[in-house]
Amino acid sequence: MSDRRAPLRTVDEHLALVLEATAALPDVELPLLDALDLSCAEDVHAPLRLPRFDNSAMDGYAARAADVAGASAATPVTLPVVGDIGAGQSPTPVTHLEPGTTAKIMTGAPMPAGADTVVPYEWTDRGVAEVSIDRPAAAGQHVRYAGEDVAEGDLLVEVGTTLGPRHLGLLASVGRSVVRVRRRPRVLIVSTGSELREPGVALVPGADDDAIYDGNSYLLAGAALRAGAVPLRVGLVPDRPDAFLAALDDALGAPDGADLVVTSGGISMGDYDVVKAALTPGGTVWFGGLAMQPGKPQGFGAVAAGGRQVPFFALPGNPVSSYLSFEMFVRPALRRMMGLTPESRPTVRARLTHAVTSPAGRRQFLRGVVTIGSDGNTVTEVAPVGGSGSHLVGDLAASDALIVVPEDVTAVAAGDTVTVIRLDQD
Ligand SMILES: Nc1nc2c(c(=O)[nH]1)N[C@H]1C(S)=C(S)[C@@H](COP(=O)(O)OP(=O)(O)OC[C@H]3O[C@@H](n4cnc5c(N)ncnc54)[C@H](O)[C@@H]3O)O[C@H]1N2
Ligand code: MOO
Repeated sequence: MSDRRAPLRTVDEHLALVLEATAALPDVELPLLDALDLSCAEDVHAPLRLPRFDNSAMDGYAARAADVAGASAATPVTLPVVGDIGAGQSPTPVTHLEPGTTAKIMTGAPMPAGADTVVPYEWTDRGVAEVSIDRPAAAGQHVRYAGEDVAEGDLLVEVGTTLGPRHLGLLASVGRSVVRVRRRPRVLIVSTGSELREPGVALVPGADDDAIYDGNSYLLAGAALRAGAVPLRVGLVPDRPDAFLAALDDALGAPDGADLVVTSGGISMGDYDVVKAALTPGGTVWFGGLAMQPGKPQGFGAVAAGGRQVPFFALPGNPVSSYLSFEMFVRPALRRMMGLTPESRPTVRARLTHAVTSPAGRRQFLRGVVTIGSDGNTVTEVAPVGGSGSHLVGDLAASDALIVVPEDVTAVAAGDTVTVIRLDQD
């Protein structure tokens, strides 16, 4: 039993303890597309230069600048066309250009030695055997030089870079098909409560009169996916410690078992608080209260799984409490496991539209909806949605932000400026 007189742990203290107990997962090699949004775990150096060879930036004629220096509309220069160079024609049909000649060349095709400029089609009569050029072309014009973008050995992507589409494009451009990254954590999600039923299953009059659908595991699994993790939903677990421990053993014993466990429900002061009852004897999970509303009851620690210690989050059952606890503690932990910075949600200051109150000594997270200014970007106002009740899932879904009321504030007036955490944005 937790001591009800024990002082509440602050949100910041709890987060610090959670992050201290969480480490980056080992790195793995993945195909490029599977590495999108993951943290790179190697310094990637260019195995080749880009462009690989001098090539043309235009469809036209490879020429020597000196040969066309005197060209004008009134006195065009006419030169023989000795060949036709397309991209990807190996072996290249013209590798050397004699003075006084030209070769047709397409965008991306290799420049023949001796040529130092490209005359675009638009400056010519597009001749086939010989071409008439009506303007001078400077040396280097429309030539893309080998290595001007990336030199061999250049550092392309540094350890810790979050790989986006542009990084994947660069890695592929130097011939890489795989890259070492911090992999996505597998998150076991367990909903506890004998009252719970699977969505999609009809409620039976009589037997299910006090039943409710399991919203939490979808809420938490969705949040885990959004955080970049792989959620593994375990079926509903009734309020029996033996059933809970058996379900946990089963899931954690599986090959490719979880890297982190999240349960919801069963941790408060009730007579059937299954998670607390099952794990308190082991002593590896702390149960207590946080100076936070919603989300006061919490459990955090580790459980053994196949010789490993897996971080364990016992979140409160009320849906809003569960979600907020995920946002505040589980998401940062998952990000750390993925080698990302734990904090990611943009926090802004905005004008509160309506007065709110908050319990003394607790950091309150109210749900809100932001108004975006005429620049399409700046948050100007935030309006509270619904009340502070942690069962209000309708209001939770309607919100797009959290309004933070600090521990030492019990009332905020309409028009005051508050801190706002924007949800669904990284
Ligand atoms: N005497 C006290 N009672 C309670 C306290 C307290 O300090 N003293 N704290 C309250 C607070 S705050 C919260 S939060 C809850 C947390 O309780 P539990 O974590 O033990 O959660 P449960 O009792 O199992 O469930 C609470 C509530 O949430 C519903 N629930 C649970 N799981 C789901 C789910 N998967 N999907 C949808 N809804 C779920 C459940 O039916 C209950 O209504 O304790 C307060 N009580
Ligand atoms: O803290 Mo409970 O999480 O307020 O509903």
